Amino acid sequence: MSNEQRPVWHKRVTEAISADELAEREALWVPLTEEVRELVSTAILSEVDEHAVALARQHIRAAQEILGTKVDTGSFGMHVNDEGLAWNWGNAATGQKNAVAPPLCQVPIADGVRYEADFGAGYEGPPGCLHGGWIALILDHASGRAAHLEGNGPTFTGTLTIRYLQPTRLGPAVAHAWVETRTANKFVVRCTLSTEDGVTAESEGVFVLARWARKPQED
Ligand SMILES: CCCCCCCC/C=C\CCCCCCCC(=O)SCCNC(=O)CCNC(=O)[C@H](O)C(C)(C)COP(=O)(O)OP(=O)(O)OC[C@H]1O[C@@H](n2cnc3c(N)ncnc32)[C@H](O)[C@@H]1OP(=O)(O)O
Repeated sequence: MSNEQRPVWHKRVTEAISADELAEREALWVPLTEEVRELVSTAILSEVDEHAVALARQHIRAAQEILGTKVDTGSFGMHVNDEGLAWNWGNAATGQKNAVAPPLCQVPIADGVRYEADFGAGYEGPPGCLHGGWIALILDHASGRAAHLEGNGPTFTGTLTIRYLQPTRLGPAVAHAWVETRTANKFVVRCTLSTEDGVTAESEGVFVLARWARKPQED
């Protein structure tokens, strides 16, 4: 239980669904997300003629109509079941249903959090390199995840300071985040982003377990 009411913007949907059914649902939607992500990349790089573009648009509109016959409104939010499972598949960094999210893959490690990804054409900023905004998102998310795991609750980015050390070439990259110091509700987290060129960006962030999400004894 938290000290205060959840804020009004905190969309929470309770569903009667078992863990097995949820896994089946995930297996249904993740391939669609991957295909939409691939579509974005292919559209950027495609050099087909005007007839092919027109035909592709017809197919995309048809898919849009099919998916649009039954939709929720607003955002995906946080879905929960009564077994304590929670899934936020719309999340802009790692959402299973969000093709805008980069293809981050979390790899278990002993010291903090590690994400791996292969960044393609859809993430370009400087020609051939990863956009600085995406770099910020990755550092932010990996750091927030490290704080979340250690603090066992939703931590918000209070302050994030990034040093862009050298251009991050598109292709494989690894983020590593770890909690450096903590108090009951505040975590100082460091994170690096590396490619085959070495560390390309590093950050230090303060992540805060929001007042409304704290357990009463932690206040
Ligand atoms: C929501 C639930 C979601 C559930 C998710 C579950 C699944 C998880 C899955 C995967 C992990 C997710 C990983 C996500 C990673 C991405 C995170 C983001 O991008 S978050 C979006 C951007 N950030 C905001 O929008 C914050 C907006 N600001 C606020 O909401 C508040 O200002 C907040 C929470 C930051 C602080 O408010 P207060 O009222 O709770 O904090 P007070 O009690 O005043 O302070 C506590 C301590 O923190 C320091 N503090 C407060 N604000 C600070 C700040 N901005 N910077 C540095 N320190 C700050 C204070 O000085 C105090 O420190 P002293 O304990 O005295 O040492």
